[in-house]
Amino acid sequence: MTANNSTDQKLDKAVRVAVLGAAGGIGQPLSLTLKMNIHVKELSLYDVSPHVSGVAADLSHIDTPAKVSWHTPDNGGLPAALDGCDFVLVPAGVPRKPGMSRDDLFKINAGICAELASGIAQYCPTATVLVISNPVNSTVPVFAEVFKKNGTFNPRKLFGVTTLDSVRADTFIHEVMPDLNWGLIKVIGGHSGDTIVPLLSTVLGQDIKSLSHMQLHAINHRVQYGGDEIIQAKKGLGSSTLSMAYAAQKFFTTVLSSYLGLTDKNIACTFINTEFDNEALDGVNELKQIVRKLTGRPDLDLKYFAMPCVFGPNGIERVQYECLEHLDSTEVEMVKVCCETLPSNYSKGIDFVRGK
Ligand SMILES: NC(=O)C1=CN([C@@H]2O[C@H](COP(=O)(O)OP(=O)(O)OC[C@H]3O[C@@H](n4cnc5c(N)ncnc54)[C@H](O)[C@@H]3O)[C@@H](O)[C@H]2O)C=CC1
Ligand SMILES: O=C([O-])CC(=O)C(=O)O
Repeated sequence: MTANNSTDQKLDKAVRVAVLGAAGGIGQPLSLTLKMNIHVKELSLYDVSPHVSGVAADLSHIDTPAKVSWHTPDNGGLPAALDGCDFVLVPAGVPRKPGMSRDDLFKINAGICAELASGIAQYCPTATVLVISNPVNSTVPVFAEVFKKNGTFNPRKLFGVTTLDSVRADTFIHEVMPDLNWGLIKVIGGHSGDTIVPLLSTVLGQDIKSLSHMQLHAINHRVQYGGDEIIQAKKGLGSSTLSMAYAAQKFFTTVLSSYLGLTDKNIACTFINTEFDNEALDGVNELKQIVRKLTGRPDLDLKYFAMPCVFGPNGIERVQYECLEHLDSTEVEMVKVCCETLPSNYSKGIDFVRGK
């Protein structure tokens, strides 16, 4: 691969990335996108499945700088996979089959996530961690609690990947409004059914009135339940993998370019821990106050929430709470419904690690 001077400079800034669950439906195409990223100098693929060696061999023939390695519990294990990693992407765990909820995955995936989180805390404690494994509303708290136990938790660097919801919102709105700019729709709350809250009004403004109530409801519903559409179409052979890999690389690129200082003021929605005050995460106090006001629940304990965030070299720089200041009445209702379910989802992850 040839590189001009400015590319050379950027290549000086390159990272080591691990994918945990790299042999899976998401892991494989996601690893492909990472191998294609010139800012990835080392790509470490980990899976409990021995097929990961073949995935690594296949990717290693691609003519990009990233050096690919593979690891299983019998080949170096988590210590070798995670050593020196700047980023860890986690699509490990079981996917849904028709008729299952994301919550049904918790029993198996919580244990997998706890084990992987413990490895990260030990072998790359300062890494930025992107959690894809479902149910995101509960697995992100599993990671956070394990990191807290190990004294390595940093709320600026732990993200639940909810980008697929924004990608879907953008795609579905364009089916009825093809002239809109792309990539602007924010989706907040959580990543499961009616905890998913698309904020269409913030982008559409007055144009929202050109959509009927039924059209708006249909788009919101399709974003909330888009995952089921894929599961049905795949007829028992898994859930979204290709669109998820696309979404994860999109989010990773935003976080990475901020981390490397290649571009500034990068914004993306992600599921974050909101327990700590503004000193840990700027804008988080305002977020909690506004949600409490919107839901009419002054005592609402909001420990996790997906929000648009501004990223910088150290992870999240600021939570964009302002997006909550001008919601329309449909969106306020959706936030209320979200906040009825979300606390039990995140508490499940917290309790799992605390052994309740
Ligand atoms: N955040 C989101 O928007 C989305 C999340 N997902 C979730 O991502 C997860 C993965 O989905 P797929 O790739 O389709 O599943 P998959 O079954 O195709 O792949 C999962 C991989 O994880 C590996 N694995 C299992 N236990 C492991 C462990 N302890 N350590 C390392 N690897 C382990 C498996 O061997 C397998 O290769 C599921 O939980 C799914 O629900 C899926 C789509 C969207
Ligand atoms: O629906 C699922 O289980 C996978 C997922 O999270 C999505 O496609 O949004």
